[in-house]
Amino acid sequence: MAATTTRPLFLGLDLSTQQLKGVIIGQDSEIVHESAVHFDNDLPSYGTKNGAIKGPGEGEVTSPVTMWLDAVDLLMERLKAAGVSFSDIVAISGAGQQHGSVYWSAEAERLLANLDASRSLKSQLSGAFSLPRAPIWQDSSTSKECQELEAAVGGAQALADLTGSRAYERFTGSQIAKIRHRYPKEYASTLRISLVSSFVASLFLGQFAPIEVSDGSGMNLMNVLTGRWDDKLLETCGGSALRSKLGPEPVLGGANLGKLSIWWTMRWGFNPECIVAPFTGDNPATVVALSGPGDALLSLGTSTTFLLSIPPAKSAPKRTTTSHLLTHPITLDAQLAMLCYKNGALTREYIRDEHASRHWHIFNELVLETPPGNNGRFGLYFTLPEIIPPNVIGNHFFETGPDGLPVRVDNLPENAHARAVLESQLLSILSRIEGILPESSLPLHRVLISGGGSANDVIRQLIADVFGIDVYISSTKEAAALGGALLAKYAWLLVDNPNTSFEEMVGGHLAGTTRVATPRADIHDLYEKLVHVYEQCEEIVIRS
Ligand SMILES: Nc1ncnc2c1ncn2[C@@H]1O[C@H](COP(=O)(O)OP(=O)(O)O)[C@@H](O)[C@H]1O
Ligand SMILES: O=C(CO)[C@@H](O)[C@H](O)COP(=O)(O)O
Repeated sequence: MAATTTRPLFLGLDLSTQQLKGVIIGQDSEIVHESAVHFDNDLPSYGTKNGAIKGPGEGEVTSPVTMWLDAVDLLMERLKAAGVSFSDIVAISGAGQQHGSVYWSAEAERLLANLDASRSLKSQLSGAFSLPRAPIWQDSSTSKECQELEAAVGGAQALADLTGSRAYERFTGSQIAKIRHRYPKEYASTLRISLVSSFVASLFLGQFAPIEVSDGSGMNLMNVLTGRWDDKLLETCGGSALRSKLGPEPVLGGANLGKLSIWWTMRWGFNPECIVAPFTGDNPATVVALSGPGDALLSLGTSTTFLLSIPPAKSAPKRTTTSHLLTHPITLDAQLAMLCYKNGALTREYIRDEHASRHWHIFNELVLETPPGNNGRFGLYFTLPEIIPPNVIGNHFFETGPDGLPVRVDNLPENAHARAVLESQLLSILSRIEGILPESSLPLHRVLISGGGSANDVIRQLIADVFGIDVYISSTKEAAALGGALLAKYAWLLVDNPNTSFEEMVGGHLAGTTRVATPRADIHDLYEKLVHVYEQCEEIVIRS
C-alpha cells in the first residue's frame, strides 16, 4: 500500500548545470511550491562559474560533488522555511544534467546507510567519493577515448546503431575510460559509479540507486533498443570491473526503488512511507512534463536541446552524425530524438555582456531594432567547443554577397550581434529538424519551451518565426523538476494501480500550457530561405 495522507504531495528535483531546483505538485498535478539553489550565488566558496570548474586539463569541466550535497541540504532548508509539509510528501523523483558521473568510494555504502540525523549530508558524506569532482556534460577532454570506443565496435555508425549515438566526449563511457587510464588508483578504489541522476536518488534511498534507462542511454554503454548494458562496451571503457561498478541493469522510470532512508524522517520530518522513484536525465524529464504527440520541445537551460518523442525504431536511425536517440524514460515502446548544443545560454550571455551592457532588456532592444535576417549578416559564436558541429570554436562572421553566398568578414556592426546569435542558434536547429523527424511523422504543430531562456519574450517570438510553429510554455520554466514530480506521482500510483498508464495519470495536465508566440508567415518564409545560407556559413566554419 502506497503511503497516504489527506493531502499527498510529490517532490521533483532537478540537479542541472547551474542550479538545484525543487518542484512540489499536489494530487491534481498542480504546482504547490518551487525553490532553487543557485550554485555560484548561494554556494560561492566552491568557486564555480556557471556551476562548473574548467581545467586543469585541456577541455576538462567538472563540478564539486560536495557542492551538490550542500545544495541538497540548502534546498531542504528553503523548502522548510517556505512551510512545505514534508510529512505530506509521499513520493520523490527527479532529474539530473545528463552524462555527468559521480565516483563513490568503498566507504560510501556504509556512510549512506548510517547517516546521523543531527548532521548535514555534506558533513557526513565528504569521504564517500573516490574523486572529489564529477566530470560533467561540458567536458570535451575525451576525444582519444571516443576514437578508441568507436574503433572497438567497428566505427561511429556501428556505435550509433548499438547505443543511439556515435561516441561523444561528454558521454559517460569515454569519461569512465579516461578516469580509468589517468587515475588508475582512484578508479580501482571506486565501488560504484552513478550518473548525476542516480547520485541524487542514492542520497534519498540511503543506498546506491540503479541507473535509469533513459539517462543510461546517454552513456554509450547501453543498448538503446533493449535498455541493457553491452558487455563489449563495458569492457572497452572500464574493463571487467565496470559492470559491478555500474550496478544492476538500468531500470524504467516510475519504478518503486523503496522507501526514503530514515535520515530524512529524523532530520526533516519526511513521511517514513515516502517512496523514491528512479531519477532520469533533465531532458527526458522535460519531455515527460511537457510534450504530447506531435509536439517538439526546446529546452533553453545552460545547454540548448531540441527534443522529439518518437515511435519506437526497430533499429537506430542512420543519420546519427549529430543527433542522439535516447530510450524513453517510461516505456521501451517509444524513444526520444535529441539535438544538444553546448553554446546555448552561456553564449547568449556572452553576447549580452559584450554588446548589450550585461542586460537582457538591452539585448532584446538590439534584436528588435534589427530586421529579421539581420541585413544578410550571420554570426556563429562558439565560446565552448561545440557538439553540433563537433568541436568548432571561436566567433565567425559573414555577410551575404550579391550572389547570395556568404562571405567571411572580420566583425559585425555592434548592434547586429544580439540578433545574430539567436538567428544562428535557431537556424542550426531548423536545418536539422527534418533529419531527426521519423519518415512517417506528421509535421510538427507546436514547440514547448522551457529553461531560463524561455522567459524571454523576444526569444519566444523568434523561435515561432524561425520554426514556423506556435510556441507554448507550461506553468513553470522548471520543466525537468516538474517531470521529476510527475514521475514520483506515477511511481506512487503504480504501487496500488499497476495497470495505470502515464497518459491516464496526466490526463488534462498537458493542457496546462499557454501559447506565447505565433509565427509570422512572411518572416518564416525568409528564414526558410536563409537556412541554406546558414548551412554554407557552417560549412566554411567546419572547413576552417
Ligand atoms: N530573460 C532571459 N533571457 C534570456 N536568457 C535568460 C533570461 N533569464 C535567464 N536566462 C538564461 O537562463 C540560463 C539558466 O537557465 P536554467 O534553465 O536555470 O539552466 P540550468 O537548468 O542548466 O541550470 C542562464 O544562464 C541565463 O542565460
Ligand atoms: O548534455 C546534455 C544533453 O545531452 C545537456 O542538455 C545536459 O543535460 C545539461 O542540461 P542543462 O543543465 O543545460 O539543462
